[in-house]
Amino acid sequence: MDGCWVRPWVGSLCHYGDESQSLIEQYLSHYPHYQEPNQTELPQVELQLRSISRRIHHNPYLIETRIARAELLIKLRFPELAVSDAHKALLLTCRATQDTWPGRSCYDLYILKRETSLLLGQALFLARCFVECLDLLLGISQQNYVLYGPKKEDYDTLTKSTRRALRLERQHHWQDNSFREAEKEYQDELLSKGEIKLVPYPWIPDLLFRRTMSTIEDAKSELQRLSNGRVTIEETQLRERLQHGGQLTLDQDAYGLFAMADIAAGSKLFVDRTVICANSGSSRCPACCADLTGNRSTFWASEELFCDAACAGRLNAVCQLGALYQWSGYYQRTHSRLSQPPKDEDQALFFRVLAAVHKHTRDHSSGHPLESWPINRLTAGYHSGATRAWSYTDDVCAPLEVLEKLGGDIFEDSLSEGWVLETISNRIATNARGLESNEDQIAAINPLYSFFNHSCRPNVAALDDEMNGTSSVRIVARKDIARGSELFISYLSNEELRTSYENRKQLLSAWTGGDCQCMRCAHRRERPDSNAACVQEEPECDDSNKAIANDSEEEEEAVMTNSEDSDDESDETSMEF
Ligand SMILES: C[S@@+](CC[C@H](N)C(=O)[O-])C[C@H]1O[C@@H](n2cnc3c(N)ncnc32)[C@H](O)[C@@H]1O
Repeated sequence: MDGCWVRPWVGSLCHYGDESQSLIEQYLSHYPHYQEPNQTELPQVELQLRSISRRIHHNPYLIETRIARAELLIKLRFPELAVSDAHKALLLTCRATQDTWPGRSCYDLYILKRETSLLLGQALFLARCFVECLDLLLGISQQNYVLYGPKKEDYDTLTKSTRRALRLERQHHWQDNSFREAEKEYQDELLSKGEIKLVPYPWIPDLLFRRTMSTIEDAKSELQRLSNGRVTIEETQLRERLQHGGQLTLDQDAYGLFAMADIAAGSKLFVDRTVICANSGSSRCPACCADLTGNRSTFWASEELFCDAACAGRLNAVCQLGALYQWSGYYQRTHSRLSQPPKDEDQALFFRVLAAVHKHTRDHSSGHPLESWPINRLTAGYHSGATRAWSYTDDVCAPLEVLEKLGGDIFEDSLSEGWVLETISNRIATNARGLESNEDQIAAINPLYSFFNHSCRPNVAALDDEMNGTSSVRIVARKDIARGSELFISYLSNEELRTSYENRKQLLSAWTGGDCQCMRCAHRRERPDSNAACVQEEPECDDSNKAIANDSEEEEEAVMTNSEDSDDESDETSMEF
């Protein structure tokens, strides 16, 4: 965070213009030091942030500087990062109280703990984590230290505002029908998550924001080798449209896959191996995602089952993660509700990627975590307006606990910095492949496949390839493809592709944050009237794959038979090599 401020500043606070939003704004107006800086004040605040970050870098265990930075991050409207600093400050006070640090009186620590807890509550309130904020405040009110003293009024105001915001949120969900038919459990889940906007943090240096040329060259040669010189990586043809639609910052890279030769419908182009995966069941190798049920010989390494020693070696750090499922440690003693195994495959995948990055940075001490494999291959994927469900438990406490378990120093290591963890999480969300197998939900990283862009009229299909024992993804041409054309998969299922433009736009918003920039959707935007009955008028897309939920083997046949649809003319222009 102590680098130059390289891109325009945008906070990650979500603005809805709804009632709970005005409640948030009203709350903030009570605190002049949280007043959002205007453009003239911004350079000064930026300087302050850099100077505090440098002090944290020199002494990462100082509670006061963490508090100061959390306050500044609230002012700059990055509540998720303020939560991260306030959480670390609270951990330090708790640990200091237990160890009775030399030179610190108990009274000092008592004051700091009170201040830090309030700050954490405020940041959670801003990130719309109302349930977690109330939990925290209730937990604190059971301890005597908040019942008296100058901050009591602040605690009361925050508690009142949070209760009101939660009530409004509940009402809102009933009104917009998201609660109508939902099970109680789902309602609680919806209410328990906050939300943040995906933004490129302004201090991320270009070197970490864009992928380096050598990373792209490595991916390119791997792809050319796997596809026998038929596929390569170049800047995507969507780039201009993405920039025009405000979905790409000027300095962001955006690549795609291109045909280097004419390709006949039905040809297999390449197979991309899964490198890290996580699944809701327990029958798959964490490295290559091979199905381990049946008679295959397997290999145990530190409580994790791999298909063989090579896979265990490749994902060495993950071996230590077996222990994660036992979740002992600091939080088990203090906050029992945080002592859970990973909730789902997405969270488990995040932990495994963290383990791989942790190992990489430990082994190559010179590099930054965002430069390490496999994160360095994945696009940052920031889209104007895209938001992500976010919680204190899943996005701050759990990953930090994982890193401590792996032997990291969560105060000192750059991997534990809030903005670094958020950036990694964002990259996984944009690039992970999701699939279903025998009712198991699987989330996987396939570093070549993740270069594919989406089209609502895709020209290639991505099929789950279990043939050689691993869960790789096999790329097959759905139609004749001319040399130089960009290759597009579909991030939607066959059924979803057949739905209306509006529905597709909504389904795709998690990736695009706005308009889908494929030709089919661009055409629909240009001629909205001619396409009123767009479901009928849009070309048939019976045989597409689902990028994130993968195709089954049965669909493969459909891909081949439908690949010569008359309306399947290539949807993007081709380029020359
Ligand atoms: C898995 S990545 C695709 C590869 C990426 N272009 C790269 O440079 O690595 C997914 C991201 O690409 C962009 N993208 C892909 N297809 C798109 C489309 N049809 N419309 C808008 N954005 C798209 C979005 O930013 C999305 O989050």
